[in-house]
Amino acid sequence: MKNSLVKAAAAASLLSQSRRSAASFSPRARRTTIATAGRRTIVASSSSSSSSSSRVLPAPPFHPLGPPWYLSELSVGCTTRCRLPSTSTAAAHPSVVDDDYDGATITRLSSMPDVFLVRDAMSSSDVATLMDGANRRGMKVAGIRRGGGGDDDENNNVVRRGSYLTWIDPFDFDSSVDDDDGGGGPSYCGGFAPEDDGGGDDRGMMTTTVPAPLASVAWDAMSTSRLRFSHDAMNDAMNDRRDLIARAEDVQVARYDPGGGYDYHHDGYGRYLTVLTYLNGVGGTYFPYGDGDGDGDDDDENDDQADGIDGGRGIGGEESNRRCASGGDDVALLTTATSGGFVDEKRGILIVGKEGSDAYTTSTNFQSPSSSSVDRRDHHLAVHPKNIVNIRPGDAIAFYNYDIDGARDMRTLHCSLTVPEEKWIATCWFRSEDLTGPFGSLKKARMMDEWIAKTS
Ligand SMILES: O=C(O)CCC(=O)C(=O)O
Ligand SMILES: [Fe+2]
Repeated sequence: MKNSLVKAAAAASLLSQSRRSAASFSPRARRTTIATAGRRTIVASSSSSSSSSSRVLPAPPFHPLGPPWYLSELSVGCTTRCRLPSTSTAAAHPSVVDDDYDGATITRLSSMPDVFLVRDAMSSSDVATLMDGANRRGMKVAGIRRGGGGDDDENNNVVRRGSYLTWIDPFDFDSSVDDDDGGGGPSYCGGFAPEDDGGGDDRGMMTTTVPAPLASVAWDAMSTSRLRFSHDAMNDAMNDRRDLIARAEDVQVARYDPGGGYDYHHDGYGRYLTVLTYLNGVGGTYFPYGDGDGDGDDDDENDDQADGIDGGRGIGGEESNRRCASGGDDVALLTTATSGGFVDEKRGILIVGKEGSDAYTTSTNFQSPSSSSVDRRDHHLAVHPKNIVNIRPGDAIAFYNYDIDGARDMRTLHCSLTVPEEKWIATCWFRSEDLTGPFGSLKKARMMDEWIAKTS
């Protein structure tokens, strides 16, 4: 675990560097370099041949709730990667140096909505720790209901089934899982444990609750935004420890039994960014509006620039978007959008793991009674093979749920198809006070206040 803590800290540190300096994200295997020149974006691409082509794309408008610049300007199918800490960072924080850690890579899967694949987001040790922590904590049945339907009848508006979950809260010291090594302190999810962690009062406080590469996505998203967070003071307090993320909800660990699933939904609740990690390598997440044309592999000829960037398709028009964004029914939008919302022959993005895509050719999407009127819920059956994204344990997807006006972007609708085998995921949501009011849970807010008062 120690090693993964070091890795997590290293990556967190380097990613906070990336926030400060464009140079900290390096071009990678695809050798795509992006630079901004005035209001235009120049994308230079070079492949195996020595020649390179350059072309100019219009700069996307600044989206305070969207991806950071280095991701927003990444074309579908293109990949960037996290870099190791700069020498000065390493010198300042010798404990974060880990020669083995090569960071995560981030590939754009879809442009409208913004969906990314984060490869190797979590080390296998982080994954094991999370699953073990969740098991020891105990998982409860997840029974989310649409429309607050009455009794516990399984058929009453349940949109999630065969699913169990728990939340990992680094601020909840009482329910900390003891480390076998006697180190004390919670160490979930690659959290950064203080070197001198002897179980003192501050153990676990202000720890990173998400593995560093995931944190980086969120961190950069936050750093480029104009969002206000509920705790400006906390921001100040965090200034000296930029490698720590504390603006996320607790991490949710969920397990699906074989046959479990989760109906179409928008993550809502002001969760402008979702980072979902596949812990045991079973996928099944489907985005019916995902417009990608790549499969996440760097070497795919057809993953080349710009397809999907300016597809120009609508999702049922401004009006329906507004209506649903202001509390309408997700499924109603899905129905509306199907009339013109799909890119021909693409039909969304399907995430598949070790279970293989065949597992979903006979599987139907979970169908809750409230959405049975949707006649195209088996769209995943028509997903273009190029839009089937293969994940491995520890890979994550990150998607941005709100549009530029702060309305829910219904194109991020997604579901977990009925899974053929046990599936484990960990999800971290990032919220904006502008969307929700005070950030995170009241309990966390209170504890942050206390921590700030104690340390300032
Ligand atoms: O299990 C999945 O693939 C999706 C989970 C999800 O959408 C959620 O927890 O909000
Ligand atoms: Fe979701």
